[in-house]
Amino acid sequence: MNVREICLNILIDVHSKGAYSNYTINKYIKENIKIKDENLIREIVYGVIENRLYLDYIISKLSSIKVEKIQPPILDILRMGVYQMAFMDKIPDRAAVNESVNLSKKYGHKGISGFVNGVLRNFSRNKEKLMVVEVSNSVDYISIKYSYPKWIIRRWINEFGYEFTEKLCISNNSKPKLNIRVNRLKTNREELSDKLSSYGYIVYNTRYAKDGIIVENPIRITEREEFQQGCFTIQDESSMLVGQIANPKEGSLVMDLCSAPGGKATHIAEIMENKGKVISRDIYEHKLRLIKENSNRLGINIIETEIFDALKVDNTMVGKADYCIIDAPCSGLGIIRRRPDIKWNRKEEDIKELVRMQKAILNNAKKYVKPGGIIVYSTCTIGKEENLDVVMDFLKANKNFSLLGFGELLDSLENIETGNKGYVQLFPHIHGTDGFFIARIIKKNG
Ligand SMILES: C[S@@+](CC[C@H](N)C(=O)[O-])C[C@H]1O[C@@H](n2cnc3c(N)ncnc32)[C@H](O)[C@@H]1O
Repeated sequence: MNVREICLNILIDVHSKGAYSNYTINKYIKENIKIKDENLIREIVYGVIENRLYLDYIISKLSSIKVEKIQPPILDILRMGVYQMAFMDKIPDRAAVNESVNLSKKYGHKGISGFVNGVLRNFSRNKEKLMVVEVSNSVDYISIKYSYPKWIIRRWINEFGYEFTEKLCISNNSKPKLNIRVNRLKTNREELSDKLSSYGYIVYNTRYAKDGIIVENPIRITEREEFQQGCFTIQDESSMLVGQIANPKEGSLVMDLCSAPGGKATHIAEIMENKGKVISRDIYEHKLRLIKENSNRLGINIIETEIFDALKVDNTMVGKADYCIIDAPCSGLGIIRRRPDIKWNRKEEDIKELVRMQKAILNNAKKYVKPGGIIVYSTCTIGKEENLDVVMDFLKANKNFSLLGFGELLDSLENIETGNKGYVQLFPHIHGTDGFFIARIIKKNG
C-alpha cells in the first residue's frame, strides 16, 4: 500500500467503523516505514478528520451527487484530495488529483474516477472562492469553518462567548506539542533534558508542571533507551498536574478509582518515592494490564491493580484512604486536538449520563477518605456541567468537605488564578495544554 492508500484505510476505519484515530494510525504504521511517510500519513489523516465538515462543505459546492449519497470510500478520497490542495502547500495540486483518481479506480465502481477527477480539478481551478464559508449564522459559521458539530459550538458560545470559542476551535485544529514526564525515581528534569538535547531534540520545561518537558521534534522518542529504561512517560502537562496537586506524602494510601492506563497513578507513585500504596481500579481487565506494564518499565512496585466499578461502594475501604483520585469518565472535549474523532463520535445526549456517573463516583469517593484526606477530581473536558458544577453540587450536599487551594504547588499561576481557590479549568489556546479540569477537595477533620 502506498501512503495515500494507507491514509484512506485509516480514514475508512475511523469514519465508517468508529475506530479511534490514534490507535488506528499506530496500527497501520509499521516499524520500517520512513519518517517522512509517517509524518505525511499523520498530517493527512488528522487533517481530514479535523476538517471533515469544512471539506464536505467544499465538496457539496462541487458535486452533482449529494455528499451523504457519495460512497464512503469515495467521499474519503475526495476529502483527502481537497485537504491536500487546500491545506498542504508542498503538495502540487496535480499530484493530489492524480493520486485520488488512482485510488478511486481501486476503491469505487467503474466510472467513478471521472467524477473524482472532475470535482478535484474544479476545486483546483477555483480554490480561493470555494474555500469561503458563506453563511450568516455565527454557530453555522464556526461549525463549518472549523468542522465541529453544531451542538458543541452552541454550548461553547453560550458558556464562553463567540471569540473565545473561535480561538479554542483554531487551537484544537493545530498540532499539539509532545509533552513527557520525567520519572523522578530514575533521573531528574535537568539530566533528562541534557540527554535528549544531546540526541538533537529541542526541549524546554513545561510552564506549570514540575516534572514536564516539552519536546519540539519528538521523532521516534519512544525508541530511545531512556524510554525503555523508564526515565520518562508520554503525558500531557495538564494530566501531570493531577499528581502534583494531590501532592501525596510518602507512605500514604492512595485510591485511584478510574485508573487505567495508569498515567496519573504512576506519577503519584513516583511522587511518593515508590513508598506507600496506590490502589488502581478500573472496570476493564485489559486496561489494568497496561498499568502493570507501565509500572514495570518505570520501576514502580507500590501499585496494586483491581477490577472495581467506581459506581459501587467498597465497604472494606471506608475511611481508609489518605487521597482519592477520580479521573472521571467524561465527554473528552478537551482532547480534540489529539483525538479529533471525538468531535464526531461524542453525542450531546451522552453528557447527562456522564454527569450522573461523575456525581455518583464522587459521592462514593467521599466515603473512602479519612478526615483530613484529599479528593482530586479531574476530567479531560471543557464545560462547567461536567466540571465545576459537579464539584459545587457535591460541596453543597456535603458540608464536611471544601475546596483546598493549591496555588503554591504550581510552578506558575499565569492564567490559572483559581488554583488558589482549589480548582482550575485549562484550555489549549490559553494554557497550551489539553482542555482539562482539576479540583482539590479536603474532608474536614471531625
Ligand atoms: C479518563 S480515563 C482514566 C485515565 C487514567 N486515570 C490515566 O491517567 O491514565 C477514565 C477511566 O475510567 C474507566 N471507567 C469508566 N467507568 C468506570 C467505572 N464505573 N468504574 C471504574 N472505572 C471506570 C475507564 O475504563 C477509563 O480507563
